[in-house]
Amino acid sequence: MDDELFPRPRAEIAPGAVHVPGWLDLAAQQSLLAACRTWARPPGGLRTVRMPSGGQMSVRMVCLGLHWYPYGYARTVVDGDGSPVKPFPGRLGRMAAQAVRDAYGDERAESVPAPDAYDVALVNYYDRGATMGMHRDSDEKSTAPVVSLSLGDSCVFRFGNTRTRNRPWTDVELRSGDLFVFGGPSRAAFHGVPRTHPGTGPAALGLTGRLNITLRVSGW
Ligand SMILES: O=C(O)CCC(=O)C(=O)O
Ligand SMILES: [Fe+2]
Repeated sequence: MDDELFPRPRAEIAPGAVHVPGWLDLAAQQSLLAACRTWARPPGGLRTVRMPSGGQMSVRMVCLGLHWYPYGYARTVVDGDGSPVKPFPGRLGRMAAQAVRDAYGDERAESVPAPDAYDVALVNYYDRGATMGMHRDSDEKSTAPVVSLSLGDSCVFRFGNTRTRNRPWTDVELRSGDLFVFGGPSRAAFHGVPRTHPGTGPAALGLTGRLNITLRVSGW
């Protein structure tokens, strides 16, 4: 943010895992939030995800492009109202490619997928108390970097290792407007959100809770 006394630097948390604080300015966050509100509406809107184990995720989710369910992708909301999944907007694909370019810099330009390669968005809504356990994003058939954008309340984003869901890990604070990209050797790293900080989002955004949007290349 412009008014930050000590600007937060871009940081490579692990090889291929890069945090870019403040990547989206307030206007871009507002525009993305307005779009999320539209996507969240039925049919095929925000839903509670039930796990095969019988539990349910505390985040609520809506998908664009392809519908993610535990554990795979489908063209309709197979575990919800059955409607077709909403289209993946081209502008999100262009944002994703730009995000990877900005995170990786020119020296890794060859690892930036084409803007039309990105075809899936998972939009997660964290109400007060919602968390996400340590997991890998492993249902994609592509190894292209995952692009994560955060809006609203800040959170603890736990970025672990590729072998186990346990330590070593690094806790990163993700705030509204932050970008996090994980690809290359970190594409299959375990990660999760052990907590959010309710009430910490920018007042001018007008969002209660936290939204996270991951942009992915499905390879499906
Ligand atoms: O909310 C976040 O920052 C992470 C979301 C995530 O890991 C996922 O959607 O797979
Ligand atoms: Fe994930």
